Amino acid sequence: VAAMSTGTFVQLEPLNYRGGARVEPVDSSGTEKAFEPATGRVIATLQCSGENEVNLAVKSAKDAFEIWRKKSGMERGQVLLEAARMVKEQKDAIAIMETINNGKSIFEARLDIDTSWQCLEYYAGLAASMAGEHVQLPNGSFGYTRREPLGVCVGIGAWNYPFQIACWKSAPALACGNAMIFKPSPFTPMSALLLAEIYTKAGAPPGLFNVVQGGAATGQFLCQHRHVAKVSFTGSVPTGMKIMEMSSKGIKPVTLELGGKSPLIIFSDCDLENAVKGALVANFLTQGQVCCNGTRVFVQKEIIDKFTKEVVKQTQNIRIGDPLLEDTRMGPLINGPHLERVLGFIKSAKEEGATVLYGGEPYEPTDPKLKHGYYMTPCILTNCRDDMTCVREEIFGPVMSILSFKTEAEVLDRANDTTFGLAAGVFTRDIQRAHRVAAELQAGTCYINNYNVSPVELPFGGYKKSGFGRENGRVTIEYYSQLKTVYVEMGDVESPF
Ligand SMILES: NC(=O)C1=CN([C@@H]2O[C@H](COP(=O)(O)OP(=O)(O)OC[C@H]3O[C@@H](n4cnc5c(N)ncnc54)[C@H](O)[C@@H]3O)[C@@H](O)[C@H]2O)C=CC1
Ligand SMILES: NCCCC(=O)O
Repeated sequence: VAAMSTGTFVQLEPLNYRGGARVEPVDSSGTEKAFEPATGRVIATLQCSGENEVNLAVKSAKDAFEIWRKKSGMERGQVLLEAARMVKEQKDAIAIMETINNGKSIFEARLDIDTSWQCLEYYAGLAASMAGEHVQLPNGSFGYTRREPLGVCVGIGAWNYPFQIACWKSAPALACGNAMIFKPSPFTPMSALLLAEIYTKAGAPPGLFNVVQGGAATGQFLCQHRHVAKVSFTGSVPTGMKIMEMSSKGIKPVTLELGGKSPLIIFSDCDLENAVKGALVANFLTQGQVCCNGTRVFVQKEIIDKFTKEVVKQTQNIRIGDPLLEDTRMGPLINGPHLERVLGFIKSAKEEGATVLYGGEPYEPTDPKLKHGYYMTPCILTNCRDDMTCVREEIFGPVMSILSFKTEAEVLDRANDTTFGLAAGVFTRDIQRAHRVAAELQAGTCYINNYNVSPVELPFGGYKKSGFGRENGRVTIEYYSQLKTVYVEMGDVESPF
């Protein structure tokens, strides 16, 4: 992979991973094509794992769990630490694979791989410190708690951060002593395999991290399996609802990382240069296909013209093209239907009265090999109203809607008027206002004077329909473990009978 250039990669090896090796699934519920979005080439045809393959993957994970759960936190941490080291060492190769399969620029893919090994390293560090508590009770009796793993956990991923999502789910799961079966999105089946190989080489028992490829049907077999103890899902709200419904039948805990329509509030007293950079970062990473993007950009009336002019100027300068080139900052969208969907949102925005200040058009790079890729120019919409489709619905593409506001109270009401609640941002130099606004925003993550930074030390997750449970941070330990209370009697049993 290391010497790979756009338009050359073809997947030849099996894409499932079970018991410490790549395997073809024993049965299949159909096929899916995976593309190289930069060129529109098919790079793999997936066999969607059937029920028998899912059963084998669960059995293999269960066997590995029996070994892994008995290890000390320190021992588990050592394996994760070695895996982190290997991810770091193979950063370029993994980033190239991510770029080929997802379309994001190599520049960004490398940053994603950094957040991935950092996640492994962080939970490696926490593994040894996981402990219960000792509680003294009357007459010398006492109790203690044990933090125990759940068992075989399932991770189901979206296509926008394939490797990072696999790490954000598996690192805390494994640190807590669980096994994990990961199902990537069928659009991006590749990079999770690299992680699986790394875990095995780092010393994880075979089966501890299995990869099962497929779409909705495969996901359902996994969620409904009686030996699956927990499901952690990243994806859309409608699928999240189905996952929750399926899991409820087995009283399985779920973590749901769902979509968003997050507000970014820019007050007139902000540092304008940073606010402009913040708005670009909030909207255009990974071609705008980011769940926590701040796509509703509320700008205070006094500075809206100046802000908008600068945002347009900087957006025009974004270099679109071959995502494997070092100076590219925006690659193609994930596939043809998704590109059409995003362009459809721009069309309806125009019909509803918004103005396209810049972009929003299909884009054909000059390099002929990119002719059939899924490119578009990043789009800035103004004259937007809160009731427009582009302002209410998640577009999941490079489309920024700029809205004007006058007062703090007004903008808070409007910012919170959404069924989503994944993230929010505020730019201001007024320290009291910054914290007051952050406290009032209904979102799982609030950025003050920045946007879309996701350090592993901080929990990430949603309010409202953006989901529940958290990834990253210490708190995620609680989502991958259960607490056992042990009561110890030091006297005689007192019985009323
Ligand atoms: N909150 C977060 O952390 C993130 C949320 N997302 C959200 O994900 C969406 C885009 O990702 P997509 O892959 O298109 O979402 P999706 O919901 O279509 O698919 C996500 C995953 O679920 C699987 N799946 C689909 N139907 C299923 C079923 N019935 N049972 C089990 N599994 C099933 C898919 O194969 C895929 O692996 C956006 O709405 C975005 O906001 C994306 C990334 C991060
Ligand atoms: N690095 C940001 C993760 C957000 C997302 O998965 O969409």
